[in-house]
Amino acid sequence: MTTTDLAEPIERKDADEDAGAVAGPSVARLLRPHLRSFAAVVILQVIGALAGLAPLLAVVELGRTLLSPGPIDHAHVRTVVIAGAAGLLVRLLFTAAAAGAGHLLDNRVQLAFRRQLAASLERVPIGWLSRRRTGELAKVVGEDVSAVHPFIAHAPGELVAAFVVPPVSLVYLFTVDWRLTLITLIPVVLAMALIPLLMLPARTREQEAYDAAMGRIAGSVVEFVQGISVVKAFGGAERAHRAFLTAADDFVGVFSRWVRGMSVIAAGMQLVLSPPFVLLIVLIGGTALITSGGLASADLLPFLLLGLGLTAPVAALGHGFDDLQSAGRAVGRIEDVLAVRPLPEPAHPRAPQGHRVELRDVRFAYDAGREVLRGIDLVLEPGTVTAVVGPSGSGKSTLVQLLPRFFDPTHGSVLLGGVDLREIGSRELYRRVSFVFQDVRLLRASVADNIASAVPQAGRDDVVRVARLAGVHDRVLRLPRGYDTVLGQEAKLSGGEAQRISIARALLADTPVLVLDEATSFADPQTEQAVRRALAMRGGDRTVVVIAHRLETIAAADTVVVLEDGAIVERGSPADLLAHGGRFAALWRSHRSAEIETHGGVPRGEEPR
Ligand SMILES: Nc1ncnc2c1ncn2[C@@H]1O[C@H](COP(=O)(O)OP(=O)(O)OP(=O)(O)O)[C@@H](O)[C@H]1O
Repeated sequence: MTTTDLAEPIERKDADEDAGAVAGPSVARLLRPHLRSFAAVVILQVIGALAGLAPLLAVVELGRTLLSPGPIDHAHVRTVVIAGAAGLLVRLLFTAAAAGAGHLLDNRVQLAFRRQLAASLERVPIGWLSRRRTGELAKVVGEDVSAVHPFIAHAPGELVAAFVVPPVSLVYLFTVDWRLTLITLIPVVLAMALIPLLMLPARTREQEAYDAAMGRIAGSVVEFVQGISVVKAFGGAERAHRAFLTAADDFVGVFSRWVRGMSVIAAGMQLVLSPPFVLLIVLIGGTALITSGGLASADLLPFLLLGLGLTAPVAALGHGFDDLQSAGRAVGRIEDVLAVRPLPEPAHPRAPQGHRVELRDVRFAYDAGREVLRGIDLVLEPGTVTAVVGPSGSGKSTLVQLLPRFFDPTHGSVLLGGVDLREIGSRELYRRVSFVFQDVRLLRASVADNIASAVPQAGRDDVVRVARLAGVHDRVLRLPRGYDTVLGQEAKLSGGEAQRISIARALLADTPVLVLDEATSFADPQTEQAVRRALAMRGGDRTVVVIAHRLETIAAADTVVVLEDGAIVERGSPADLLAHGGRFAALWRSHRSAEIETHGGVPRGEEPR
């Protein structure tokens, strides 16, 4: 893997690359093993649909026999009735078998999709799985996979009915009377003529406006609900409410235009495809032909019976169209997840020598064209604590996330013990690098299992020891079942408590490299202490890097790195940087006055010496 290979945007693979080689297989590839079963379902449907014509033809034949002058041929009637009943039975059996097989197939396909998605998600860069995406992914794995259901389980039946039955019926009707056949087709032709009206630019614009208005209303609801506490606390409820009401009003306008445009056409289609309309057309045409002597009255019967069958599939297609469209969109979203490029595992992993961390000319862009890290050269020596500081959005989180290889740099390299992270196997890497970020994810498992997730063989004593160090032991004892309490099920932890659990986890993992984001959002005293203990645990030669927000942490660091707009603008010991009077000194002063304000005139960070 060369640097240029990695210098692409991380989000999507380019379309012209062989997706299967690197990313997960596409939806088409996932469907391929099921093609035989799919064909079997279609064949069962075809047989069932064709057999369904037998009872209708039997009724036609019966009508002819019974209406014809002269004595009734009872043997013939019996044969026709038996044939019709047999057809009905075959139809029932085969369509039931097709429906059952279709649903089983659908189950298997959904399972395959979900397994593949899970496998792909295991391999996507950890950084890609941001919290923003968690909701979207839940939707893809849950709802979107289920939305494929009509496509697999129902579409074959509807398509078969639409494309197989009418031609066979038509051939039969043509043999009876070609003129009345053409008349019988009038409703279908009228319905077809209306379809292009649905695709007119005005309709497309209305549909787009409808989608956009729907999006606005969803957005304003989310904004309203998410911001409700802020709105309540700081006022402005009316304003927020107004935004929501405006979106709702706006939606009503767009919806009525959309409905007006669509409903006229939809109603028109429903009318021409409705059985009364079809019967009316056939009866008018048939009566005219019979009175002119061109058609025997018994021959009207097949048109009345089969004529209705000609329009039903067209109507069914119309109903299924929406489902198929949403299945198509769902498949698109599944494709998007499957196409995310995983971070490649090395073919010949190398073992790092020591745990000196080095970033060489590192550049990084989340989206092509906008670099958030630019030319970072940085060495983190074992046995030192490096504090990364800088304004919000300067790239601090992105920088430290490169160390546990949440992403690969788009240019340059990150080395651990002299080996590029891309050449270290992921297991080996996680044995050496642990991290505590603000965005803490805990497993739906017991507290003990959460703490010991990196060291499953750890005993309860070890778990309790690190929980004490992380300042969370007492809280755990107050949980319903102590260390056996299942998080997210039997108990919910606060943000600070969750972070202390993740600190305990990192302390137990006891890796030579520790990456820490000092929380600002959960700034309770116990969490601050836990962070400090974790930092103090350098035990000789641990390599520690911390995104530092508190003066105490900054002052205690060996080296401070000041980031601005993705580049390092200052670096050195806190004392030297303060004496230098540059950016760090300004940052220090503003932090200090903020802390003096917050803590009633007592700055907590001592002047670095
Ligand atoms: N997942 C992402 N996708 C796209 N852009 C991102 C993503 N995460 C961060 N960014 C952008 O990258 C830039 C650097 O963000 P980063 O979170 O690294 O900064 P930071 O210094 O840690 O900020 P803060 O102190 O506010 O956490 C910002 O412009 C941010 O908008």
